[in-house]
Amino acid sequence: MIFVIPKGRLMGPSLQVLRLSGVEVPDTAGRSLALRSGGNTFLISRAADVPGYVEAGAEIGITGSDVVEESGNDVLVPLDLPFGRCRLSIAAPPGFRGLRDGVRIASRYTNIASRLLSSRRVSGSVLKLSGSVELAAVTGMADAILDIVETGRTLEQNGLLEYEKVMDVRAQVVVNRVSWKTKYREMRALISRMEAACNGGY
Ligand SMILES: Nc1ncnc2c1ncn2[C@@H]1O[C@H](COP(=O)(O)OP(=O)(O)OP(=O)(O)O)[C@@H](O)[C@H]1O
Ligand SMILES: O=P(O)(O)OC[C@H]1O[C@H](OP(=O)(O)OP(=O)(O)O)[C@H](O)[C@@H]1O
Repeated sequence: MIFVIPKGRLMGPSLQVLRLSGVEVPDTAGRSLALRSGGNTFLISRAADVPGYVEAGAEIGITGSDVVEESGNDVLVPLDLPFGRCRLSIAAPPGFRGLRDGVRIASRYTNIASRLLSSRRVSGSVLKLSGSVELAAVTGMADAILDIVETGRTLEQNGLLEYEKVMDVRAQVVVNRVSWKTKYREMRALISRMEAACNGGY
């Protein structure tokens, strides 16, 4: 099977849940990005790229539900996982007057932000950033941001307020549509073991 493992904060818990499901996971300490272990291949990718690799032919991956929603890739999501929990929220300085015509939103999640504006029938602009998104609201480059909030500490330390939660976020298993059909028994069994590993107090 070809697995796609996210780098960054989801990597540790992703490898752990696979290990607890009986998958022999590789040693990821080096710089290699494609590893073999226990007869499987493990691709080490940025979390944001996992759905793309899975749609393109990798068979199973783990990433955040925010990434799945933003990417729009055609993948199946057979299982939610009990880690990577946070939320995607609109935040802004005090005095923000809400999502109204002309609003400027900065985000890594431009597709979700644009859909949010459309669903509210608001015309506004969406500025694409790649990190430290709070800075755009702090400097006034944007009126608000759409970004991940976990503890709320980053917002607090930058004088921003959380105005509205747009979605709850958690890690998810994503699966290639074709593999789900052609390797259904093997994949279904693995998903069941992952589910059991999570329910076993993971
Ligand atoms: N506090 C948090 N901040 C950011 N992401 C979080 C947080 N808590 C959980 N997550 C989840 O972890 C996923 C990956 O986050 P991570 O920071 O590892 O990657 P990233 O922000 O895409 O970084 P990079 O740009 O270096 O790849 C997020 O998409 C989200 O689903
Ligand atoms: O509510 P908190 O617990 O403070 O967490 C939220 C912050 O963490 C993430 O940033 P990250 O550390 O990934 O840095 P980045 O923005 O540069 O990606 C996210 O983009 C927020 O900035």
